[in-house]
This record gives sequence, structure tokens and C-alpha cells, in this order.
Amino acid sequence: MAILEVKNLTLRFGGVTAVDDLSFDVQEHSITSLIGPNGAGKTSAFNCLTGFYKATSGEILFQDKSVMRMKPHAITEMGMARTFQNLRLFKNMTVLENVMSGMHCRTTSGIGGAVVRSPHQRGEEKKIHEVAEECLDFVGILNKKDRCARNLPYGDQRRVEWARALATQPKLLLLDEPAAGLNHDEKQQLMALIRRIRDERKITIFLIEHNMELIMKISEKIVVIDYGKKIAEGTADEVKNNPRVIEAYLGKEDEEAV
Ligand SMILES: Nc1ncnc2c1ncn2[C@@H]1O[C@H](COP(=O)(O)OP(=O)(O)OP(=O)(O)O)[C@@H](O)[C@H]1O
Repeated sequence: MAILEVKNLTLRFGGVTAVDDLSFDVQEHSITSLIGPNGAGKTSAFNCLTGFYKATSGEILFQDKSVMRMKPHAITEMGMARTFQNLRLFKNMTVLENVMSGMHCRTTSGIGGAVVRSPHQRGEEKKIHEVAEECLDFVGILNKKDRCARNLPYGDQRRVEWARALATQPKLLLLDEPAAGLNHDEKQQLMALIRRIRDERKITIFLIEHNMELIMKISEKIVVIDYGKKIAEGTADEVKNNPRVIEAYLGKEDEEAV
């Protein structure tokens, strides 16, 4: 069953068609990737899915409901979370506070509850605290929960962002270049973590990524785009032997060999 369906999605910036009549789906509990050469339209498509860009036309269905006109926070509330290519942590907050900050979409206390701390609000705070700690434990940095986020090494800061996304209790997790800036060991750990998120938490994974080793190893389905259009779709083996894909990547083999 598809958890996400993208139908004829098009995004234009003035004269530039960044996403061009793109259609694909993401099956529930799968690991699916979107790849393509630089400027192919991956980030633009990603931003349409998560409500950061308004698509020019087409349809995006998440769990059979249209998210085309929805704002990012409303899409998160529905169960679609994302991480960013450039980290967006609150650098002066602790690790735990950063994770808890992402969870307001799962609370019911209004402004009144924040002023007069009702038993209901105290209960919610306790729950938020527990879930945040459990997510930090899952990504392996619970022992750093009281550290200031800006003092952590880059790899750990990425884990904070992952924990924050997981704490929103998503059904679908979108990862924007998760391997960027990671060393070899960290990339291996990242692959294991992506698999654990899917297998243990039953969360569907959709990612865009330049690191072909990672993409080819973990993806069950790969969608390839070039100039905003889909040029191939299939398993790693199918995609890497596809002449259109090879052609799209020609000349870039040194950095992005398929
Ligand atoms: N805000 C914008 N305004 C105008 N044009 C844009 C904007 N964002 C992207 N584009 C253009 O849309 C096209 C697709 O860009 P996009 O960043 O989505 O590609 P990408 O596949 O994510 O590239 P990369 O792999 O380099 O991150 C490019 O031609 C780009 O110049």
C-alpha cells in the first residue's frame, strides 16, 4: 500500500521548471530514494512534499489525503517528519530541549495551560520528557542530553535532529541528504540507524542523497530524475544499469559514480 503518492507534480520558478510532471509513490514500510544529478530538482520536489514550497500543479497524497495546500506544521501533525540538509538546531539549547521543542505538534495544552499549569499539562510535560529521552536513547546520545547542542561534534548534532524528527512520532520520515558531512564510520552507522528506524519503529523512509554507496545499499526502490523529470525507477540493480541514468550521470562519475 502506498503511504505517499505523487501525481504529475510540477513546480516552476518563473521560467525554470524545477519539477516537471513527476509521478511516483512510496510504499508503506519501504526505504525509497530520490536521486539525480546536481540541479535535477530533488530538493524542490522534497520541499513540495513537506509544504515548504507550493507546487504549481499536480497532487500529493499522504495516507490518501491531499497535502498540496497544507503548511509544513500541519503536514508534520499528520505524521510526515523531515530532517534538513543544513542542520536547524537551537544551538543554545540543550540536546533534550531541542528534541522536546519538536513535540508541540503532539500536545493538546493551549496557552491557558501554559499559564496555569494544570495537572493535564504537567502530565503532558512528563510524557514529552519520556518520549524525548527514549528517542535520544534510540539514536545513541541519551548520555549527552544535558549538553548544549552547539558543543556536540557534527555527527552527534545530526543525531539530535534525527531524535527530534522521531519524537514527532511520524509515519513517514523524509531525510534530506543525511550522509552529507559524515565520515566513513558515521555513514555505516547511519545506514544501520535508517534500517532500525524502519524495522523497529515501522516508519517508512524516503530520502534524497548524493552518496551512491549508501543509496544503492539501503534503497528498495530508487526514483531517478533529471531536469525535473523522472527518467528511471526501480531497484538499485535496475537503475544503475539503465542507459538513461548512466547518460544523466556521465561526466560526473568521479564524484557520483552510479
Ligand atoms: N528558489 C528558487 N528560485 C529559482 N530557481 C530555483 C530555486 N530553487 C531551485 N531552483 C532551480 O530549480 C532547479 C532544481 O534545483 P534543486 O535545488 O531542486 O535541484 P537538486 O536536485 O536538489 O540539486 P542539488 O543536488 O545540487 O542539491 C535548478 O535549476 C535550480 O537552479
